[in-house]
Amino acid sequence: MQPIITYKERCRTCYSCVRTCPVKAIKVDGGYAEIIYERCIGCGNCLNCPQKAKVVVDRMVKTQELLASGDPVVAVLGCSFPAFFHSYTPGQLVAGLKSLGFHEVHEGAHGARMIAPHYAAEIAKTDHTLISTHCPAVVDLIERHYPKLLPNLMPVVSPMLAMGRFIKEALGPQAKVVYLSTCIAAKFEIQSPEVANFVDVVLTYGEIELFFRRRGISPANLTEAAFDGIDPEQGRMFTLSGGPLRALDIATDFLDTETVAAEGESHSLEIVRDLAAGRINPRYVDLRFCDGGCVDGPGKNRDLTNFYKRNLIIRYTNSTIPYRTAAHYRTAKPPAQLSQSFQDKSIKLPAPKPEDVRKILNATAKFSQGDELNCRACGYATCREHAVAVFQGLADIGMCLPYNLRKMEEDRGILMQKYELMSRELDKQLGEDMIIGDDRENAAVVELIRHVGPTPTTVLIRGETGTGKELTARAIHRLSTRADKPLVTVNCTTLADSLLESELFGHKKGAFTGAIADRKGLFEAADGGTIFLDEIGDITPKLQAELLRLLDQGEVRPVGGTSVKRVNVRLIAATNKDLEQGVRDGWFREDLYYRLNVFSIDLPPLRERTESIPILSRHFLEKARKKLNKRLTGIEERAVTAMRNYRWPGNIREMQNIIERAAVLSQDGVVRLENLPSIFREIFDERAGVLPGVRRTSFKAERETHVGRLERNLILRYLEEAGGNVSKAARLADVPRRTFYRLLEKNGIAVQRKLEHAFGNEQDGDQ
Ligand SMILES: Nc1ncnc2c1ncn2[C@@H]1O[C@H](COP(=O)(O)OP(=O)(O)OP(=O)(O)O)[C@@H](O)[C@H]1O
Repeated sequence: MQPIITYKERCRTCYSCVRTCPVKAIKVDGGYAEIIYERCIGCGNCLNCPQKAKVVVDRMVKTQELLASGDPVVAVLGCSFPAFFHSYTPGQLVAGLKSLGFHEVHEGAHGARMIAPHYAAEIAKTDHTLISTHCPAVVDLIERHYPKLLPNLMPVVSPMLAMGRFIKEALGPQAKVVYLSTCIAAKFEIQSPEVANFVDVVLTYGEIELFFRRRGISPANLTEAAFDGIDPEQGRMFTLSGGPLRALDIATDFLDTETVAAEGESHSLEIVRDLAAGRINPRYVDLRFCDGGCVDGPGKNRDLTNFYKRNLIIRYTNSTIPYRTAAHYRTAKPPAQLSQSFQDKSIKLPAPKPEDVRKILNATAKFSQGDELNCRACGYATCREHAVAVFQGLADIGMCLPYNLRKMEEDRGILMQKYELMSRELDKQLGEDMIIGDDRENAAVVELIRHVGPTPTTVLIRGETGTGKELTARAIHRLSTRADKPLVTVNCTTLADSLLESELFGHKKGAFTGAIADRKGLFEAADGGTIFLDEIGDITPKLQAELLRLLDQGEVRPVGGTSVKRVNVRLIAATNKDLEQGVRDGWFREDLYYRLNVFSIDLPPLRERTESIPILSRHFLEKARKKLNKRLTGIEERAVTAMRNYRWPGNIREMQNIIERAAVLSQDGVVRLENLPSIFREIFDERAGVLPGVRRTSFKAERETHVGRLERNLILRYLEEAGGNVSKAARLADVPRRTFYRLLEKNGIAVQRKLEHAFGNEQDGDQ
């Protein structure tokens, strides 16, 4: 198993690992970010995952198995250990490790002492740059990403491997070596068989602490024990900045350009790039990939600063450290074989051509330099880097946040439109599209529909909200010669202006950010049939001009396009706005007004056709019966009387909703006065002359009743004058819209529009 794994279910694709991985060894695929081990250098940056989706695989079980095997198991403490285990003495740490079952405890710094002469010899005999190989992340960086520098790697093993060889040569191959360190890259290093033969397990200091806790061992309470290996002396400096040079006996001074010693990701990468480019040419380069060197590796102690850790190590090197070097080491020589060769492990990723990158950028709506925000939300420094990664199979197009946000907004508009169409379709199915009414006005409207239906004439339907404008449009289409062709309905207020234009006329690829392909508009979709533009009074002047062109020439021009397309569409428009006033005030084009107002049908408000209330109420009860699947037998006469005396600001839609609500409340299958909102009861009582009873109460109560009624009638009058539009009514009444809504609520007046069902709901959709 690899030393770092990803818990897929925890990965929330925040791309923090993509952002921090210095060698782009993270691949985003199938909704989670995984490590590409062939590219990984084991630096452990991805372990800073905010969701803890990347974790180090626990090697404690393996260690426990070794300890239980009966073979001698030796713990080797990496040079940085004093900066981690600082709350007890080194001797107590040794005692703790022995309590866990380790046979011997060594300092890994002795490994640095052992390789020092080999470093010196190589530098003396080589005339090209040599790069240190004690940091496994640096070795991996060169083997996997800069193979050109392979001849420059110091052909000497790491201190860890030197220790492994030394211990196994002294104790025999049955001995096991467990190396303790802050280094995650070392866990990767022992995956190569060459190293695995000599170091069996690498544990982080954190894992050892956990081990102590699980076994109930508290080293601070133990009596000190002595180290078993060989005192490394100067080797202890190895972990500090500049320390390796001293530990490896390499003489240098600050102004020396022959020797370069650096630590940290950015310095290491810069130096390696400079070397690969031939910009610098020192004799020896000492690199450690982690900031602060080995004291600050991924398994570091997070509570302490680097300076403090440095002090701890210097204090440690200057202290007396208990040693009782075991007999078998006193005469032991460093292993004869401390050389190592390195391999080219790089994998070539395909290089995209400029047109490949452009294509990918276009797919995320980036058509010009200005569209490339380089926001880094995807984890890549630039949009181009992301596009290259997409080409190489490392990244997903869906990682681009600004593109996703725009797309979501666009999808939301389209979904709203679809939702509206579906809900109309449902209405149609339940109501069978019948125009109900036995009043004179209704008969006149039906007559007009019969006449205009079969012609190609443009029709303008006018009427307050909920009076049946869309129902009328459908009836006209049904009677036309186009009945077998589509009727496309567009609610001009649902979509944002820019979207509406592209919805209606279509757009060309690249016309605006988000236009990733050519798209047909609704006029083209309605070709041969009818388009119904509801709320035509709400469209912008620009759209009015386009519409006028279309009506005059029968051609649509997609947004961003230069050529036009001929379409054969019949237009039906509807509005509850006063277009004549619009022409006078300048917000509606006069020429368009005349093009639309060829044949106008005015739908009367329900309060002017109260004779139809009984038949309409029976019709809506039947609809409710089908929809609710409930036994409903009729409507009580008292309820019908009250409804005939109500003002119906929301017109027929309001009535339909009120009856459906009453049908839900009905307990015996009959819709009764009590099932209607309370206002109907008041209206009924008033008509039935119940007021004398009220008069028998106090003056205050009677006054409230009268004032209340007066207030209610006033509100209804304003609403009526405003054609059911609440904002307009509030303006007429000269009260803030919010106050007007409160008054509506207080007086139980329901103003309802499409998609709103709850009686007394204070929305009316107009803003
Ligand atoms: N004469 C009628 N007979 C039967 N049902 C009707 C009648 N008039 C309207 N309706 C019903 O009332 C509801 C509202 O009608 P419609 O959507 O056509 O009104 P509208 O005037 O287009 O409303 P808006 O101005 O809010 O868009 C629909 O369910 C419709 O079926």
